[in-house]
Amino acid sequence: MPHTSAPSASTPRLTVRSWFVDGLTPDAPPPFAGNIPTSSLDFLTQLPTSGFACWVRGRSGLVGIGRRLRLRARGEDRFHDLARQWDELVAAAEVDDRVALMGSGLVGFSAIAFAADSGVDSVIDVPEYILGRRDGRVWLTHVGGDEDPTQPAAQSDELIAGLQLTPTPLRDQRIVSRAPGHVSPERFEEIVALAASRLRSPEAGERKIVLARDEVITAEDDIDVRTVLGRLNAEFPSTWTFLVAGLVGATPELLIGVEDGAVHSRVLAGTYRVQDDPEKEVARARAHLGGRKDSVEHSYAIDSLASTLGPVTEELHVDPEPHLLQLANVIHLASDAHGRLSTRADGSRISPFEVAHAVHPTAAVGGTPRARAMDLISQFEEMDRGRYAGPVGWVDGYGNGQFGIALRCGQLEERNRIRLFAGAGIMPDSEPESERRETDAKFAPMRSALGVDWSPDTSH
Ligand SMILES: C=C(O[C@@H]1C=C(C(=O)O)C=C[C@H]1O)C(=O)O
Repeated sequence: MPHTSAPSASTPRLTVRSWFVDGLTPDAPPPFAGNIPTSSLDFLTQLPTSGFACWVRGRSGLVGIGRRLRLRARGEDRFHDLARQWDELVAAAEVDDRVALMGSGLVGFSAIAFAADSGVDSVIDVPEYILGRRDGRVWLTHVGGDEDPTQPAAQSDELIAGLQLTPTPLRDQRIVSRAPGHVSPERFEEIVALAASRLRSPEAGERKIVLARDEVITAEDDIDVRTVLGRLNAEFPSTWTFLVAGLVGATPELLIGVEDGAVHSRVLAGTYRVQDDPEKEVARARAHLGGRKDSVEHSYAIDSLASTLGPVTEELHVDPEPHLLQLANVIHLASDAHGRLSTRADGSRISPFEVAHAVHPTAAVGGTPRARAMDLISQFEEMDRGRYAGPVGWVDGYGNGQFGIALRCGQLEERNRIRLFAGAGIMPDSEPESERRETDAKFAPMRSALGVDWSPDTSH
């Protein structure tokens, strides 16, 4: 559906300025005085302990500081509603972008609920400041509100000074409890058994469904998300580390990236649990993932991606064979897809929200066929997934954006409490205990980044 970009009377007129900060003079305010923090840890210590957003992979990405505004949507139309509100905001903004890279100018961080009937808002957060880093260049964006007409004239140094970054050491929280959430491990095994037997029944119309469970980690005092992000970034360098509206994690799966008209996606399905050392277990993982269950499961994910990306892309190319994606805790079957964003007959561009909407939920987090799997999830899973397994990422004002699938993550519910989520693809021959162990392996990154003292059960 094409979006009109005419701003409504209530749309704020943001004043946006982006400029490179990697060549600043020594008299610029810290931390930009000629030496940008060079390590991610160095930079994390500059951030406030809360009130920021992040989308970082390795040394590149975007960090938002403060919040200028939040756009919200719910229900079936949440993707369209967010896209419309975003387009209006972009159309009304006054932008002075001296950087002109993907992710410069106006940027919003977004996290979208998995299910249309979720009681949780889908959001776009627009920060006051955005720090970007890409291809070795570093830039800063300031987003001023329409209440402050003096902003356009402000000097870069004044804007930077307004950031008021005061380094505080990263803290470690003391974890006091790890408790089952709405779906306990025992209940998870029961619903996996029920789902698998349903998939085996001759009249079943579904071939695969993804079921998840949750657990609640409570700390003695505030959780320092900077520490969590720093550990995830260091331990899982190939993942996208994110923090949007309290949803924090490190996903290995890119739902869609739209960059300069190019669309790409990384789909995962099929999981081997690492017992000790992923390097030494590659051959075993290859043998395990070459089995029928995982290769069929993977082919469902590819088919669903190709058929849903098809209508919004041209020249779509999907890897002919999956490759192994090796992480510290699991090894996945992975396939990459590339294409070009289609152009509409009326010349308007397709927004990253629409591309995300087209492919969400993939068979990797929903199932096959999609609509029936979603019905079964709401029937079997006794919880609201919230933003877990939904799209999480960023968009800019030029039609670029990246959305990962929010996996290996948790939602902060209180300053000292976080709900973690993990799921697994259920096939007719799934074994409940093995699927439960797979979810434990998928909880592991967040548990260890939070400092939960817990040794995983590594037996297969
Ligand atoms: C559902 C999750 O992971 C998904 C399910 C996978 C599987 O079943 O093999 C693999 C990767 C993800 O697409 C999760 O991490 O919570």
